[in-house]
Amino acid sequence: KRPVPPGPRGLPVLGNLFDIPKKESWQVYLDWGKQYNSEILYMNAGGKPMFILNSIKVIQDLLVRRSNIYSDRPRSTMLDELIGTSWLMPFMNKDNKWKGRVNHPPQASVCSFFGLEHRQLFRREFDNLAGSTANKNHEVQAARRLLQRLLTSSDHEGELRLASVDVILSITYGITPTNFEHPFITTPEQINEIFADVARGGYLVDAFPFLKYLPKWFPGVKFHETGERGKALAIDLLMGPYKEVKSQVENGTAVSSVASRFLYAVQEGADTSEGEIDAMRSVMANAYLGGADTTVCALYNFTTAMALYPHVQKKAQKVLDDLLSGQRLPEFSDFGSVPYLAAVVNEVLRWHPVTPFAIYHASNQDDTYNGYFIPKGSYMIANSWAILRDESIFGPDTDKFIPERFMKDDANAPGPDLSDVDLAFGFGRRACPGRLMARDTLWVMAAHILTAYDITDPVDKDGNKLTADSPMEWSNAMVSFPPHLRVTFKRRIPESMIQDALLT
Ligand code: HEM
Repeated sequence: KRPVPPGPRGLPVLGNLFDIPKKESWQVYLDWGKQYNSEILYMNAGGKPMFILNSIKVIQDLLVRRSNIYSDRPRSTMLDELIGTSWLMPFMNKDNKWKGRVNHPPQASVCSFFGLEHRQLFRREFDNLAGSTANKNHEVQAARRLLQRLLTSSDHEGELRLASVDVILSITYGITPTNFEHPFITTPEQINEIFADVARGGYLVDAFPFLKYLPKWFPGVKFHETGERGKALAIDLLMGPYKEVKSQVENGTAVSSVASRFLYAVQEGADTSEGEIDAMRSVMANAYLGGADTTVCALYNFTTAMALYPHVQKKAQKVLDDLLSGQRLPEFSDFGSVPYLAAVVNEVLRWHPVTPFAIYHASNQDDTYNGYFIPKGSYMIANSWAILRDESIFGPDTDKFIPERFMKDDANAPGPDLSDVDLAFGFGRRACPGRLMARDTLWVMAAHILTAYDITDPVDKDGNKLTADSPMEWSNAMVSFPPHLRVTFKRRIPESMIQDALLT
C-alpha cells in the first residue's frame, strides 16, 4: 500500500502482464511517461514489481548513484536452476563473483590471477588490453577477411555475423571461423535465443517457480527440455573453443590470444590453481557470448544507416579517401585523423541502441525515491533508447542519423560539449565491460567497409525500395535487431588491394 509511481492500472493477481508492449516497447514506455507525466513508471508483472526509468536523471540517481542497491539482476528459475548460468556475468549478483575487490595488477601475470574476480579479470584481458597490439591486430585482420569474403558473397548479413564472431573468437582464442554453420558461430546464437525468450518472460516456470517440480512428461511442459538444451549449449560455449586452443598450445601451434597467452604461461609452470583456470575459462566464454550478438547487431545498424543515408556514407568515404589516397587500407593509427568516422560510430550506437533497455537491473533492498517505495527485488528497466533520443542531450532530430551532432561544427573537430554515447553500454557497476573493444571493432569494420565498398540499393525482404523515411521496425528484444534488408556492396577499390591485404 505504500506509494508507487504512476503507471497502467493492471488486473488483480496478473497485474500488468498483458500491458507489456509487444512491439517498440521503448516508445510505448516513453509515451506512457508523457501520459502519466512522470519520469519513473510502475508496473507489476504477475507479482513482480517493475520500474521503468525514462530519463537520464532517474537512471543516474538510482542505477549509478545508488549502485550499491541497484546492481543485481532479476532472478530466473530457468537460468539459475534449469540451465545453470551461475558463471555468466550478465546474470551474476552482488554476492556472486562479478564484483571484484582486488586492484588491477600492473600486468597480466598468471600468479596474480588468484583472488581476482570475474569483472576485474575481464577488464584486464579485454578492456585494458583492448589497446594492445595483439587485440587490435586481430580486429584489423578480421575486418580484412570480411572485405575478402564480400568480394564473392552477396549475403552481407551472413558475412557480418561471421565477422563479429571472427573478431571475438580470434582475440579470445585465436580461432578464425570460416563458415556460418560452424558450431562456434551457431552455439552463441542458439543460447542467446533462449536467453532472449527468458527476458521476454517466455517461460511460465519463471513466474511460478513451483512448476519446476512437474515431471518432464507432464503435458505441455517444455521448459525441462529447453533447460537441458541450454545447459548443453552453455557447456559447449564454455569448453568448445577453450579445448581447441588448449590442444593447440600443447602442440605449440596456438596463435597469440587471451587464451593462448594464459595457457602458455600455465604450461611454462606458472603457479595456477584450478580455481584460477576456471575463472579465466569463464571470463573468456563471457566475452565470447557478450560480444557476438551485440557486435553483429551494431554492424547491421551501421549498414542500414549507410544505405539509408547515402550522403553520410559519401562524406565518411571522402574523409577516408583523402587520408588513404587509394594507396592502402585503414589502420588503428588513423583513428585521430578521421574524427567524422568516430562520429559515425557514435551515431550508430545512439540512433538505434543495440540494447534499448540495457540489461534489466534489480534492487537488493527496499528503498524510497522521491517519496515512492521501491521494494527489494524490483526490476529496474532503464529506457536507454529514450535517453539516447533525448533532444535536450543530443540535439534536434534524434530520430535521424546525423553524425554531425558529434562534431563541434560541420568541419573536422569532435564536439566536446556533447554527451558521449557511453550511455548505450549500460549503467553504474554493470556497465558493459567490453565497450572499448566493441567501439574499436565497430570503428575498424566501418573504416574498412567504407574504404572498400559502396553500400547501395536498400530493399526490404519483399524487394521494396527503402529510404530514410520508410517505416521500419526494430525487434522488440533485449538485443534489438533492425528488420532484414538487402543491400548491394559495390567494390570501390582495386580487387588486388583487398586480396593482398592479409599478406601485408
Ligand atoms: C556494440 C556492442 C555492445 C553493446 C551495445 C553492449 C551493451 C551492453 C549493455 C547495455 C550491457 C548491460 C549493462 C547494464 O546492465 O547496465 C552489457 C553487458 C555486458 N557486456 Fe556488452 N555490449 C557490447 C559489446 C560487448 C562486447 C564486445 C563484449 C565482450 C568483449 C561484451 C561483454 C559484456 C558482458 C560480459 C556484460 C555483462 C556485464 C555484467 O553484467 O556485469 N559486450 N553490454
